[in-house]
Amino acid sequence: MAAARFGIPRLADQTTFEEAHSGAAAYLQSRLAEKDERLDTGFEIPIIDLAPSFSAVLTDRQTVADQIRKACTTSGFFYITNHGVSQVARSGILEQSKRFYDELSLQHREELHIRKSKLGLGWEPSEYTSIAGDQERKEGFNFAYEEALDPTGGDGLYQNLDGTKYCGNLWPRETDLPGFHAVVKEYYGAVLNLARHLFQLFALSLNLPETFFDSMTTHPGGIARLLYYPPPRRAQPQPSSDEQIGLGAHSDYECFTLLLTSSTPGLEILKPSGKWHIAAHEPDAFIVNVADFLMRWTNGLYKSTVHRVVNRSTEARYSVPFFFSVNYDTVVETLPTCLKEGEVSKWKPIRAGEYILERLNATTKNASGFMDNDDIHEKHTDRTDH
Ligand SMILES: O=C(O)CCC(=O)C(=O)O
Ligand SMILES: [Fe+2]
Repeated sequence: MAAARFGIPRLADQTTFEEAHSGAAAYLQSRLAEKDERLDTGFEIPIIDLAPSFSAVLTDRQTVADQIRKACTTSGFFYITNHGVSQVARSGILEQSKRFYDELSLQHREELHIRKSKLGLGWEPSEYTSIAGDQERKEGFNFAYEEALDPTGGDGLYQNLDGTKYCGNLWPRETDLPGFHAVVKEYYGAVLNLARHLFQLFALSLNLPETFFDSMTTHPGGIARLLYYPPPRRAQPQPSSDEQIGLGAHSDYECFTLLLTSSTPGLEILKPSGKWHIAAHEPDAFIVNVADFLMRWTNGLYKSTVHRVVNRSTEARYSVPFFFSVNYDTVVETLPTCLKEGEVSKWKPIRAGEYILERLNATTKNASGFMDNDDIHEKHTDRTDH
């Protein structure tokens, strides 16, 4: 049914396809429709100090895991401090992101255009994708896991979202943006290490063995984006309003997201009342949010909370989300420990890579995928405003 509606070929796993298209849309609508003011009372985005999680003493690590569990079962969002990713790495990536948009010519960005990628990688002009059909103001540069970016070197088994094996990343040439790649690599390695560490804390938080997810993250999916949200497009800038969406309302697709942002706020998190909570910028912290795989694994115990971005300031905003997935060949299905006696799974098993690719494809015109989407491309070839 959905395949016919979207007019694209069916994937091998139809369940995954249906869940990604119809299931995700239904989930989003149901979350947007929820309006229970009373539940806002306990809504908070706690700041969790990760320092004790690096202790050799299990009870110290468990203390942090317990705080994570509380956040995941309430707002689904939390900040982390003392996470081990250096200030140099964090400011470095934000600086390179700014350079990407300020210094890389339109012609050089065009060479990295996302329409050259089946996997949604490369430079993504603002109109190229949209979560819900809104005109979104974000612009992005997307790159994925490569063994060369993994401090462990990987296990040689990485496969792309669609099961292929080639390296899909489209990098600027060194001569076009000197130094960019080295900083990106350093940052990526640091957040990958952190994500694997956090996954052990997530395991502890679910009363699972600490290493439960380790074998699923030996060649993990990990798409990162350098996002740019321009200030309002006017001679006299004025703050953006709700109508000037940077990134439409959505839940993230993978296990969890590690988000670094510049100091300009913009992330808005949906509260149970249906009101939006504007996330404050916490210097030195990452924002972490539960995404759909963890929600599905835990049968909804961990909340994959809807969020969006509106840049309400008059300054540009930069952010770097890192979407941490399991190995793309993993099947995600409810953990037995998250099903009480007699309870059934709310969601069907899905294959990680296929599911993410379908969710990504659903953001393109007619859900037809990223490649050679020329109709949309026409709209922005004349952009010269960086
Ligand atoms: O830019 C942000 O603050 C959030 C980005 C986000 O939610 C996403 O890319 O999924
Ligand atoms: Fe998101």
